[in-house]
Amino acid sequence: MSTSTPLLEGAQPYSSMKGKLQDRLLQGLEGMGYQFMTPVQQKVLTELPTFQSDCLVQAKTGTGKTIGFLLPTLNSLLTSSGLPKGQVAILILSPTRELALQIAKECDSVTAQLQPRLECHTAYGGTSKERDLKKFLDGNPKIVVATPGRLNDYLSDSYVAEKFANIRTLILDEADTMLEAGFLNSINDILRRLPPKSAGWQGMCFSATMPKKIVDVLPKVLKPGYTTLTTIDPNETPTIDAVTQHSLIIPTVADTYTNLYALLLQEYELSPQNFKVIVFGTTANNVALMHSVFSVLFENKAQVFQLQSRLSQNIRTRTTNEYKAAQAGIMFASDVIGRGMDFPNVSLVIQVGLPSNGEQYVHRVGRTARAGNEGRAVIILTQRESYFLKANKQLPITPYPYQLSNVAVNVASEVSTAFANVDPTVKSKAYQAWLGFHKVYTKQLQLNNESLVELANEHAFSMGCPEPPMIDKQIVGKMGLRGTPGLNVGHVERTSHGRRGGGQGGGAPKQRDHSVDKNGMNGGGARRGGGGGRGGRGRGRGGISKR
Ligand SMILES: Nc1ncnc2c1ncn2[C@@H]1O[C@H](COP(=O)(O)OP(=O)(O)OP(=O)(O)O)[C@@H](O)[C@H]1O
Repeated sequence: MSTSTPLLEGAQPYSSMKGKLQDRLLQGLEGMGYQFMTPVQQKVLTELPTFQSDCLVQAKTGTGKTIGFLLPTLNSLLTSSGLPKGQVAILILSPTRELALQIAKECDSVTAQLQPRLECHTAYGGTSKERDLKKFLDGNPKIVVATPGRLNDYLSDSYVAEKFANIRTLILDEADTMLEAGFLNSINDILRRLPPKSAGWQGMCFSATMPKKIVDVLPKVLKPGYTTLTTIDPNETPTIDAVTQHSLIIPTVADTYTNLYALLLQEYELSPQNFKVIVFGTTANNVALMHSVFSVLFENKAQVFQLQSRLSQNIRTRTTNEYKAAQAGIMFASDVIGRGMDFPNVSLVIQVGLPSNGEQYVHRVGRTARAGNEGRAVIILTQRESYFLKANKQLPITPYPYQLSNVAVNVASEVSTAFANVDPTVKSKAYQAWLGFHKVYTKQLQLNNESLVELANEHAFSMGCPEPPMIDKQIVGKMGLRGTPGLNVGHVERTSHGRRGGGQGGGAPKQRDHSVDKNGMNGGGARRGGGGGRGGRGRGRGGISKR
């Protein structure tokens, strides 16, 4: 972060915290190049009654909340005594695996100068539980950063749960999403398995967004009289001021990919050197589709990445690291990286289709303009979807300033040639996921089943499908679309892997993922209509889409 950025203007140096923060932590910060406190760090370090106080902290995206919760808790741990060997002191919960890993790395950097080192462990799905657990049980973990699903797996074993018997601090990062429907059951299970709140552990809740509805559930984690700190004025826009935000309204879903290509070309030409873009899609399968087609379209211009929940954790971790290090490139992503992730120098965030709610829009936009930098954001919505702008008037979104419709027409044949190279199975899965996702929004989109299927089929034709891809009868039933004209219903064979085979019909009929990262599933943020239970599988309304 440059010291001349507005974020650090008039900031207090960390050297002024000498005596209040342990020298070794200050040295760790120096090693990271952090000379000054960001506003949220300054508030937490100077306005909390004590470093052990329960608190609710709100500050905009990319303003350094991670260090804001790490410093007081680490300092308390270092200055207190009596924690038996092998006992966890600080438990940090994160909604996604990628964010858990990022927090753990930040923790390792701040504690890098400590002798002996403080062990920070991670616990999240998609990795070998046996290996992680062995390391955990053999080691002396003082800090654990976990996603709720895997942590519950750990805590369900009473021997493992014993390691948490002396917990000193529980931190919910992205607290608003952690306390809403998709995660709440999991959090409740965790709280049942930890020492009771009356045992005296500190609760800390951090996020850039704090919808009023979470206030009712905060007492689960925060004790009455907790301190509220915010760096955001109530009349201020919830997004970072340094992001220019635009909307690009397109006639209908069939225009999506030509307009997205036109937009990416336009932005690429404006600034080819700094072209580091994240494109958010609505579902994992939609992201896989965009990744396939734009890998062809940008073959000679930019590196193209993808991150979504259907990829293996190994690939997800590798891609995360590659994109963090990349100077430029286009990342197609689902909400697995919608919150908290810090990819340096992202110049532009594009959202294709509806975000799950206004908060998720804010968090996605927050992947750019971090640490005092500038950025741009564009949301592409169809006419029907543009109700989102009216419903979120507080967001400073203005129409995209360049006329793209002619370019979109001109690139249409290039886009259809690229689609001809895309595996029909990828298209079929994207089609099915599109239906599952939009089924949840039919009321807002003023659609009935028939017009929903009509639009889905327009989408299929825009992908170059000769006919609507086949959907298994059972899935159609689960989506509540039985008997709807226009669907290509059939019986789709399962392969030995449990995946569906059979040409256009391919695609595993997985259920909507209700955010809970459990046993290898990874959600990634809020869903409208939440409603899912623990683990989320099999209770979804739309039946099939997964981020
Ligand atoms: N005091 C500091 N000086 C310089 N850079 C900093 C400082 N504190 C944090 N940063 C950098 O700022 C960036 C954003 O920090 P962080 O990821 O903690 O933001 P955040 O507020 O948690 O964002 P989000 O709401 O998206 O989770 C990171 O790159 C981090 O390294």
